[in-house]
Amino acid sequence: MKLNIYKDSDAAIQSIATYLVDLAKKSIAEKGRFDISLSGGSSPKKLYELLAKNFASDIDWTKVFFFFGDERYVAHDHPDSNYLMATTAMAPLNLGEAQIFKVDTSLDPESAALDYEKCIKKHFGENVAFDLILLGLGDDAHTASLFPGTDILFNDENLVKDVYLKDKEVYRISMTAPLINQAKNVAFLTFGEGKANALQAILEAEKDITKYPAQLIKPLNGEVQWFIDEAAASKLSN
Ligand SMILES: O=C1O[C@H](COP(=O)(O)O)[C@@H](O)[C@H](O)[C@H]1O
Repeated sequence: MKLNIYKDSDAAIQSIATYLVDLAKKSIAEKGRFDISLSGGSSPKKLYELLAKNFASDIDWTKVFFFFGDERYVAHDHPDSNYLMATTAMAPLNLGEAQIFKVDTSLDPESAALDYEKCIKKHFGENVAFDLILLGLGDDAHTASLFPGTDILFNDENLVKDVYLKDKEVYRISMTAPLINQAKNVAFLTFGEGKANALQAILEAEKDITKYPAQLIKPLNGEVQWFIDEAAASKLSN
């Protein structure tokens, strides 16, 4: 695990963009493509915009394949859609339809999860290992849509599963921890004072995955890097 702490979120985003592009170059050179899973929520939008603005000519973007670690169970043109956020932010890259694997939210939640799992398996074949999975961290210590107290935390049968969030009264579709843990690289983006307690718990509290789901993320053969700002790091002990 590597902890990268920056003065502010802009510096962290600049650094993760370079890290991502370097991984993409390496992966394209080695296997001809780069398979990445995007995170949703509030933190990554600026990263996607920066990639489109400053890194458009650094790699061959036609060789990059995008998936989503989780998706809101809403239509693709709904303001809460992670797909809409990411594709709008990266529009200047002119990505092809076939490069972006979206969750089919026209299906019922369970079928949408099964369908996405099938789609991932078809893309990868035997060895389902993303080159990079980007993740965020919620102030309640969730990551992807692995929320505290939900059944999906204990699911080791599916790669993707639907999850109902009782307090929000919504469904989401999420990669499960076993799938995320098959990744070659996992990078968390975590900014702001509001995330400081959650980050401290994930990295320093005793293991309690029901309470702190992001503690589940420990790739079997991959590396985890955190890109955080000083505000998010403010409660860490050292
Ligand atoms: O990994 C993820 O984390 C976020 C929490 O991040 P935030 O930036 O919105 O606080 C989560 O909700 C998101 O969907 C997910 O991909």
